[in-house]
Amino acid sequence: MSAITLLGPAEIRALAERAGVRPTKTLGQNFVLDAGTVRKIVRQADVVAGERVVEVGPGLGSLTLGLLEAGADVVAVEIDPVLARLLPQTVAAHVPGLTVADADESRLAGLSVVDESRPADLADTAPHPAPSRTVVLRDADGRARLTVVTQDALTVTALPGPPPTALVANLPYNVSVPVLLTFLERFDSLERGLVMVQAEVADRLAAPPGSRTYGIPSAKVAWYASARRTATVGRAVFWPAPHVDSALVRLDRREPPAATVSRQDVFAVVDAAFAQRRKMLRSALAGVAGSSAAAEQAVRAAGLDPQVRGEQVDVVGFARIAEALGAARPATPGPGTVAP
Ligand SMILES: C[S@@+](CC[C@H](N)C(=O)[O-])C[C@H]1O[C@@H](n2cnc3c(N)ncnc32)[C@H](O)[C@@H]1O
Repeated sequence: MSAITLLGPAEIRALAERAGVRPTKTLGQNFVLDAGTVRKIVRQADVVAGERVVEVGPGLGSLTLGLLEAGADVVAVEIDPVLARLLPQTVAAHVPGLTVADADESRLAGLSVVDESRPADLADTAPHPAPSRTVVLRDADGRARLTVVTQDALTVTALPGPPPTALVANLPYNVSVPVLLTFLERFDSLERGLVMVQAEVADRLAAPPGSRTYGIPSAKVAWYASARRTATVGRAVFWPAPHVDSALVRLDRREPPAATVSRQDVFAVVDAAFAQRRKMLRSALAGVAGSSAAAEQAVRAAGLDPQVRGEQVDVVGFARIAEALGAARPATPGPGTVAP
């Protein structure tokens, strides 16, 4: 395979200028200028040749090219229609032997082409859930090396082609945690992830119970995966430079900690426990349990002290509490039965 050249600072700026891209804060558009950072992300993701990787927010294509260089087949989900339209051209210019093969909506039933013009006021508006458009780049053997889906990642419920095994992304900062949780929930083929997020968010994702930064994202991500902060990335490698540093987080999928309780019930307990962070669980969970006496009973049944606070409980503890609450709840009367 001939060498792929990664994007450097001058080329990124030139690309953006030619396409009339003015990075917007609303969409967390901070593009990576440094090929060394791109290669570090790909390396830490343990991407292997031939693997299907999903990237959320490919932007101008820095990381996409790094993933292709490692031999991955990439499905990239980008909300900004101008960036999504530019990406196949950029990739075709850097990866020898690839051609823009098809804009194949037919493979994705129910999806339609979006208007490709960039709304003038995009910078000032929150993104709308837009219908999706898909473009595929194939190599000489017909293998889909890059699939670009133009859509808000939060609304993606299915991806074209084989299921991806890794999520590798420089996530848009304003929606990084919801995107991460959504993808872990919807795509159980994802065995691992390597995401770049704001340093402070990385701390929260990887925080153990009892630490200052442990909170809702830590407990919820732990339902799906172990999370480890692996590196700090200084703001100087981005254009435009953000106000804070970033960090890389490695995620490794694991079995959910409880099989007899739903993820939704556990997350409801997590949300309630942290809604009033300083409260003891017996008071914080009174709402979900029905009363503080019922909350106290469930926390005890889970083997925990009702005086502990949410910040001291791991996801296994939250799952046990949800189980105890479920066991204590009267079964919903079915059709034809008469409630006493
Ligand atoms: C931090 S930039 C990363 C760009 C590129 N991957 C890089 O590293 O240079 C985030 C990207 O996510 C895109 N984005 C923002 N919100 C999105 C969403 N809800 N769904 C999909 N893409 C989104 C932005 O347009 C932007 O391209």
